Amino acid sequence: MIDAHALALETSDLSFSFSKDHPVIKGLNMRIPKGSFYGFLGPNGAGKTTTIRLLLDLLPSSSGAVKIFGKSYRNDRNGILSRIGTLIETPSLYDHLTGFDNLKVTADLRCITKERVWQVLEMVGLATEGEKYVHSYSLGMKQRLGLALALLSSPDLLILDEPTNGLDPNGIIEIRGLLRDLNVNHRVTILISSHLLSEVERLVSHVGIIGQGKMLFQGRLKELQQMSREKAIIEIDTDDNIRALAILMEDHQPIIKAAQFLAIQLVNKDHLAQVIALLTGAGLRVNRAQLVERSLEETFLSLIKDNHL
Ligand SMILES: Nc1ncnc2c1ncn2[C@@H]1O[C@H](COP(=O)(O)OP(=O)(O)OP(=O)(O)O)[C@@H](O)[C@H]1O
Repeated sequence: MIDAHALALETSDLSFSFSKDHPVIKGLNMRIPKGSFYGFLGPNGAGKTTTIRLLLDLLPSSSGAVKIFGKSYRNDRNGILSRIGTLIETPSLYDHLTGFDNLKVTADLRCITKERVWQVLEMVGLATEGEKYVHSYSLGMKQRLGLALALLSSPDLLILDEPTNGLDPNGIIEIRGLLRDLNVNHRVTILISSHLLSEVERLVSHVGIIGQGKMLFQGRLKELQQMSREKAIIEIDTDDNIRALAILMEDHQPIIKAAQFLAIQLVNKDHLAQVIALLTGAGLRVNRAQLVERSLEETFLSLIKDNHL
């Protein structure tokens, strides 16, 4: 149980419908610890963008509550928004202005200094490109400028909706490096949404997996990794698989596949050795016996698939 004071963001039974009787977000309880890097994952249409819009008070929630740094929008909307930086898909930029001037427009509105504008340009690696017009920027540079915009007011919480969408591998690596630095060295709590676990796996400390508007898993990445390990299988091949299958069935082993080789659900850490001993004890020769762990991506996909059944 995480102490509520240690949470940057918390929702309680958050629900939302665009039209009557068609809920899109169904009783979401999000817990994002301060200082964490939270991957908000789910397939297309799962409800990530809608949730993010609810978190930013851009939609009226059907029911439930959002608390950011312990406060609700009803009591302290400006206070909350002043602590959040956002990047929702592609940033809105003025193509006919320079990178610097794009930031300056917002900086002037919020009484932020010119020095801070250069500072954030430096942070996102655009200081030397700051005087160039945005229409000459690559997609990756525009995305980094969008991030600079989100960072202008030194937010404590960054909310990013699929920020690497459409970027090439280099652009993705750049954004990843930048976000890791913000999280680790500048202590910014980050929520990043993605439909690909592999895209955020090396960044995040926590994950929330959403499917059809419901939270399917939430916790530390380590817990999801542990779940993957527990779903490991034993693959075994002997000189007589038909007999091996009969022996395993008689022993009530959890067999999940019997084809060119046999596959058994791993139940504990000694299981592999026990199965080998059982078969060799019955006079069979074990040609191959190995543990095959489920990849994290497979665990993610099976969580989503199970929810669709
Ligand atoms: N303005 C809208 N009016 C009606 N339905 C909508 C609207 N916006 C989204 N939806 C529906 O709400 C559901 C959730 O959509 P949402 O965009 O939040 O999903 P998502 O997880 O962000 O998907 P993606 O990864 O494709 O952006 C989908 O079924 C979508 O069709």
